[in-house]
Amino acid sequence: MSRVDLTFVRQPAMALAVVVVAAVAVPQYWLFLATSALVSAVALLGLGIVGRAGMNSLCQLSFAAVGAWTVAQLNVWQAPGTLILWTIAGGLVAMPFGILIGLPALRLRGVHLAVVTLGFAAAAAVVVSAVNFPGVDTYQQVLRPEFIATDRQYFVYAGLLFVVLALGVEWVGRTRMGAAWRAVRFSERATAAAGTSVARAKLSAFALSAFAAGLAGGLLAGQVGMITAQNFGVIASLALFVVAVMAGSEYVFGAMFGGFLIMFVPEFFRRAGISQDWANVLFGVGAVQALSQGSSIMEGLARRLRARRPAPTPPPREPLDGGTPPLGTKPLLKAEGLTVRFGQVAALQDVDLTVPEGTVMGLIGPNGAGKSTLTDALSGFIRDAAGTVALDGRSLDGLPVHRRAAAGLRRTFQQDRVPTGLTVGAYLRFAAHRTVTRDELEDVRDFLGCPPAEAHVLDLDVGSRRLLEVAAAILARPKLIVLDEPAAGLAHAESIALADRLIEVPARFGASVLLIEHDLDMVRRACATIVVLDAGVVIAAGPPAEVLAKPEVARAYLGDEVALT
Ligand SMILES: Nc1ncnc2c1ncn2[C@@H]1O[C@H](COP(=O)(O)OP(=O)(O)OP(=O)(O)O)[C@@H](O)[C@H]1O
Repeated sequence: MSRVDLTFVRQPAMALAVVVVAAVAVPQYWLFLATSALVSAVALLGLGIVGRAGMNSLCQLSFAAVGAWTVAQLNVWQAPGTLILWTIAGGLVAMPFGILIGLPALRLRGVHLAVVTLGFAAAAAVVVSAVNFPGVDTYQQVLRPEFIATDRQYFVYAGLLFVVLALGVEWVGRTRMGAAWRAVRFSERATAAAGTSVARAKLSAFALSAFAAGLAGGLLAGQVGMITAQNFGVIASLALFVVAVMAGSEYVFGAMFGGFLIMFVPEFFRRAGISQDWANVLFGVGAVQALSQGSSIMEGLARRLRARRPAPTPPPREPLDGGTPPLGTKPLLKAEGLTVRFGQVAALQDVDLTVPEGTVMGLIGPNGAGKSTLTDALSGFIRDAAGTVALDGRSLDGLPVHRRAAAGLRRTFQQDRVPTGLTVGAYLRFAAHRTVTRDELEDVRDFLGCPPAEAHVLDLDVGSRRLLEVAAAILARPKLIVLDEPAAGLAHAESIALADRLIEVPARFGASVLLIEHDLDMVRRACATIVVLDAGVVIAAGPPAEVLAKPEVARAYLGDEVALT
């Protein structure tokens, strides 16, 4: 029987406990500040979503202003649904703004994206201070329903809203969309190669982040009754970002702790007779410290907890007699006239390649021969490659990477591209890009000797990560898998064991394999036929023993450390 994974409930449940205790224990005097802390925590939770996807947003309070504006307008109209529905509407109205600001993120990264979001924050601040919020001119307070009329009741309401949002964020974090955010942060190329649209992953993160900010704005409108532009200034947005970096708002407790810091540290300074502005200086120092250590406060704590966990020992991967490499039948992949130039370098020159169905075919060649370029051209990473590529009779020309993956062409990478923020099971499910049963997952995991599904990718050795990438490609059930040096990081015996398993892939999983490798023992073991590239040109093709005996192949390798004996 499959077990339901409820680990996503853990942090929101603990947050609920904190809210319940605080609702009873916080004295009346501190309730207003405590509610403000929860409002900031809601906005921080949203920042954590774009943070999960590796992006920076400095305009979170601009989205909050949209939410607050919506609530104020619905209040003026006395729209049905009371403050609670108005707040949700505020979140929804903020979402398209999030997508709009997310659009530059499709091309920009790091500091460039930060500058764009800062520009938006500045522009939004000018707009909201030039035009009054609805109801301000007529002194119309945002009305709260009776059951959340008192400060304590409103605190509980804000706390519950935070917990429900946290539950939603944690749940989405466990879905394919959440895995896509982590994957995009780690490698956009690998995310696309796993069949996931990088654009959709980024835009969904921005949209949900803006939704959370919109909720925070609506919550604030209900708390203070009458909102002004000062609530949404650029400096306040910057402070929120800085605290998110310091506390770690990707974690529910990081968001909660951040909200507490934003509200209570300035208050502490005020009581000590020091300017509250010093709080921002303190936050800045904290963020610099977090960036230089490479982890926020919550990430540091999580690392310490992880360090107590024993690292999973990779299962033994013994060579087994996988039989003879299968010879293919009809053509599956057909590439014709592939040509790629990098300036003066002709990386591929008029390359024709046919991979038959039901086979494991090798692609070898000395360093710089053009093997990775060919993989990139086939999988769609080089959009301006000349020539044509067809898979199973269907043209892939002009299709972006994720569409080629969906059409049945999967690839792996020379460098480790398995996102560290996931468990083995979560990664396999994400990269499979289809619904897989637990049995299917266990079958493929076992077949390749990958660590258990509960193990964290972060705890794995390089060899296990390479195998995990191969397992994910198999689990996707593509027509063709292009493996770019899958044995890099594996011991020789493990490479041979992998070769034994690859031989079984066509019959067992219905996928042909194009194996790019420098380990010629592995190639001889796994492949029925091989193709040799040299200086971007195919110089030989046929059965391994025959091809490797050719003098022109030996010449291509001369000077290279790979021996052909
Ligand atoms: N982005 C790039 N810009 C300029 N030149 C490039 C680029 N990528 C590859 N090249 C050049 O194209 C040629 C083919 O490189 P490629 O990486 O495809 O070879 P390879 O056979 O995969 O080598 P290796 O076995 O070392 O991975 C090389 O001369 C390389 O220097």
